[in-house]
Amino acid sequence: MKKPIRVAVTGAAGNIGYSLLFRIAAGDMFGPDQPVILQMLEITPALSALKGVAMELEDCAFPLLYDMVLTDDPNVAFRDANWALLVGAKPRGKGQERKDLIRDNGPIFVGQGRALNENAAADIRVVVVGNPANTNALIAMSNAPDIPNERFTAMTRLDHNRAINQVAKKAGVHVTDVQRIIIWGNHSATQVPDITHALVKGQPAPQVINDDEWVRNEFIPTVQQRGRAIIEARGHSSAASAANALIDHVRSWALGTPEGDWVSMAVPSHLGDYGIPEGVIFSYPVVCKDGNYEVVNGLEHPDWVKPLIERTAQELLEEREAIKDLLNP
Ligand SMILES: NC(=O)C1=CN([C@@H]2O[C@H](COP(=O)(O)OP(=O)(O)OC[C@H]3O[C@@H](n4cnc5c(N)ncnc54)[C@H](O)[C@@H]3O)[C@@H](O)[C@H]2O)C=CC1
Ligand SMILES: O=C([O-])CC(=O)C(=O)O
Repeated sequence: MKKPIRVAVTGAAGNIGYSLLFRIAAGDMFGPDQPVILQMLEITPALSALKGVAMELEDCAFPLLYDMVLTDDPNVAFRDANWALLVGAKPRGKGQERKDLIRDNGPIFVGQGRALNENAAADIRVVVVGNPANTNALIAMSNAPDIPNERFTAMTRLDHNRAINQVAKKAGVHVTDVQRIIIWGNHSATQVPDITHALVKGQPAPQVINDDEWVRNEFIPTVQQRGRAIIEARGHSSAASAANALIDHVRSWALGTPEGDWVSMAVPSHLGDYGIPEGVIFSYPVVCKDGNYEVVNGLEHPDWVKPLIERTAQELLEEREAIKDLLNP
C-alpha cells in the first residue's frame, strides 16, 4: 500500500468542507490507489458539528480513508501535513465584495501561516480558498518564511471552470472540447477571463466564436460576477462547485495537466514574465508535472486586455496595502 498523504482541511465543518471531504476520502483528489489521512481544523464552537461530519465519514467506510484528526489547534491540524487546504474563513453575503472580508479573514492566515511553518511536512503544498483568496495566500506565505514561496497558491480554478462552461455553451461544444482558457489576476470582480489563446476543438477560440462583443460584454462580466450570481440565487456562496474546483486544482498540481492544455492558478507574481509587480499572488496559466507547476510565460496580450490586467494587479496591490500589518516584516 502507498504511504497515506496527510491532507489538512480548515473550515472542515463548513459548506465547502461538507462537499469536499467525502470526495477526498473517495479518492477523487489523489487517485483511486492513494490512501489519505484527513486532518480537520475548526474553531472551537464548531467542533461538535465537525464530529458529526467525521461520524458520516466513518459511516462511508471509505477504503482510502486511513485516519482522521479533529482539532481546533492549527499546530495539530498541520502537523506533518503534505497538503493544506485553507478553506476556513467567513463567506461574503449579498451586496459585499470579497475584499470586504479582508480585515475579518486576513488575521486567520497569520496564525495558520506560522503553524504551517512550524509543523508541516517538508513537501507541504498550500491552496487558499477562503476569501479574499489571493491576499490571504500572501498573508500565509509571508508568515511561513521557511516554506518555499511557490508552495503557496490561491484558487482561481472555479473561475477557470466557469469560463470553460461559458465558452462551451457559446460554441455549442462539450466542455472537454475547450482548452487553454486563462484567468488572470485576482479572484475578484477584476479578474480577467481570457479566451485569446484558447482552443475549441483544436481551433483558435476567438475565430470559432467570432463575436468580440460577446467576449467583452457577456463572457467576461458573466465569469467575473458568477460568484455574486450564485449568492443572489442560492442565498449562500458556491460550495459544491468550489469544492470541485479545489479537487481539480490539487489534482492538477499533484498529478499533472494533460499534454497541450493548461490550468489557472494564483501563484507568487514573480513567477510570471507579464510585468506584474512582485509580492502579490496572481492568477496565471500554469502547466503541472510531477507535483510542480510552471507559469506559461511569453503569451502576448491584445491591446484591449492590457488595461484589464493592470487593473486586477492594481487591486491586489491595494489589498496588500490594506493588510500590510499582517505581513511578516
Ligand atoms: N476561491 C474561491 O473560488 C472560493 C472561495 N470561497 C470562500 O471560501 C470560504 C469558506 O466558504 P464556506 O465553506 O461556504 O463558508 P462556511 O461559513 O460555510 O464555512 C466556513 C467554516 O470555516 C470555519 N472557520 C472560521 N474561522 C476559522 C479558523 N480560524 N480556522 C478554522 N476554521 C475556521 C467556520 O467555523 C466554518 O465552519 C469563504 O471565505 C468563501 O468566500 C467560496 C467559494 C469559492
Ligand atoms: O463569490 C463568492 O463570494 C464565493 C466565491 O469566491 C465564488 O463563488 O467564486
